[in-house]
Formats: sequence, structure tokens, C-alpha cells
Amino acid sequence: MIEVQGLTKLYGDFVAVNELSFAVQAGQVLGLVGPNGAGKTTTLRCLAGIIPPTRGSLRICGIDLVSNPIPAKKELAFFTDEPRLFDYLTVEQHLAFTARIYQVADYKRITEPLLAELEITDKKDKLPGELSRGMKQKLVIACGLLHSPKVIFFDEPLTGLDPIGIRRMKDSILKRAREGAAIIISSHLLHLLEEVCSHVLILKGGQNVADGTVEEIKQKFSETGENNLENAFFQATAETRVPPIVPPAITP
Ligand SMILES: Nc1ncnc2c1ncn2[C@@H]1O[C@H](COP(=O)(O)OP(=O)(O)OP(=O)(O)O)[C@@H](O)[C@H]1O
Repeated sequence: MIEVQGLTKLYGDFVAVNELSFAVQAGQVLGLVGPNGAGKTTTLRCLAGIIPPTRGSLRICGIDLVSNPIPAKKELAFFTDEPRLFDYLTVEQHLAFTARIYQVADYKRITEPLLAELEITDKKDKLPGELSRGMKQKLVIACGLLHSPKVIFFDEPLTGLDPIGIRRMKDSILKRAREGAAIIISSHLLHLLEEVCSHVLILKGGQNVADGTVEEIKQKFSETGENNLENAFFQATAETRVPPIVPPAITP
């Protein structure tokens, strides 16, 4: 579903992503992790067709994204952590507008359960200015899922969501994967990734430093630490582990 071969992205002469190759199959959820500036957003922006790669081949559902961008983009959705909406369209008008752009016939049949799943049914007539940040994020997600994308990219999907929203977002991601979508999530929240991802790719300085199933990656680094993704992240990126905060002793 997602095939990346030798993806390289330069900004001027700065190499942000260097010879990255990987694939995500239907039903898999890949966690893309790495320190600040590792190249995660750059990778996702290339994969979503927002910025062109300098080199490399990107295929979405077998379609070459660079030479055939429109059919490839019809198969994908990209959710950034910053919801961007039209100030003067209501929730319902956003959905109608998006459905028209993506040529989704009979969109109302899809929007009702989507709005219910995201718990914003009662906000249908509201403008973005009347929505909380989390609700805006949910509206963006409802719009992005309208055309039933087979490939979904999330850049920090939990920003701004409340605990119930976080739980529902995790469930939504897993539901889409069970339905056969190929999903990539970029996040610094390693516990989220451990819960929802089947695979993980650790980037550092634009390069792949480790990839495999979550279990493989945890195992690989467990000899020199705990058997979890946080330990694997610290070891793979050779970051110094921050010592745990010890609460001060309370004296009666
Ligand atoms: N438009 C741009 N022009 C020049 N350099 C850029 C541009 N966008 C990103 N970079 C650089 O490319 C590198 C990778 O940035 P990117 O945003 O992909 O990292 P990231 O892994 O998503 O980081 P973070 O975890 O902080 O969001 C960084 O060194 C960044 O400064």
C-alpha cells in the first residue's frame, strides 16, 4: 500500500531525509519516531505529495505519487497536528465541501456515523470559531476520512484531545487498520505507539536507524535495558536517558 524506495529530501544543500526505504502493508500501523529534526514531518509531507522528494520512488496503492499525483492522492489522507479550517463554513458545510472535492456521492450516509464516532454530531451548525481545539481536530479528521482513504498519515494525532478523545482516536486508528488501511503515525508519544502500532521505524538525522515490528524493536534493545519502546528509542538514537524525577521526601 505504501512503498518508499530511496527517499531523499534536501532543503538547499541540507539533507533532511537520506535514502529512506520501507513499506507499509494493508492493516499495518507504522510508528515513525525520532528526535526533533529527525525528518519525520518531511517524510510524511513527501509521502502525502505536499513537497516533492529530491530523489526516490514513492508509491501509494501501487500508484507513483510523483508522476501520477492526483490518483495517488485520492487514496490517502494526511492529518497534521494543526487543524486548518475555513472560518466561514460550518461543520456540515466543511463536510459537504470536502465531499464535493473528493467526489464522494451519498456523503451524508457516511458523515452521520463519522460525526457520531467523533462525538461532534451536536456541532453540525457551528463555525470553527465556536469549536474547541480538540473539536476542530475531530472535524478535520471527519473531513479526511470521508473518501475512505486506504492510506492514512497522522502527524501527532493526539494534540489537543481530551482523555476520552485520546481513547477514541486510538480506537479509530485501530478500526481503520482492521478495515485494511495502511497507516503511518509520527509521534513523540511512545506509549501511544506501543499501544496502536504493529511496526516502528526510528529515524535520526534523516536516516533509518532501526525498523521492524514493535516486538522486534523492543527485543533488539532489551539486552541493555528494559523491554519497551522508550528504551529502544533511547538506545537507537543514543540519547542520554533522563533520570526519573524522585519526589522530595515529605517530613511530618
Ligand atoms: N522548509 C524547510 N527548509 C529548510 N529546512 C527545513 C525545512 N523544513 C524542515 N527543515 C529541516 O529539516 C530537518 C527535519 O525537519 P522535520 O520537520 O522533518 O523534523 P521532525 O522529525 O518532524 O521534527 P520534530 O519532531 O521537531 O517535529 C530539520 O533539521 C529542519 O530544520
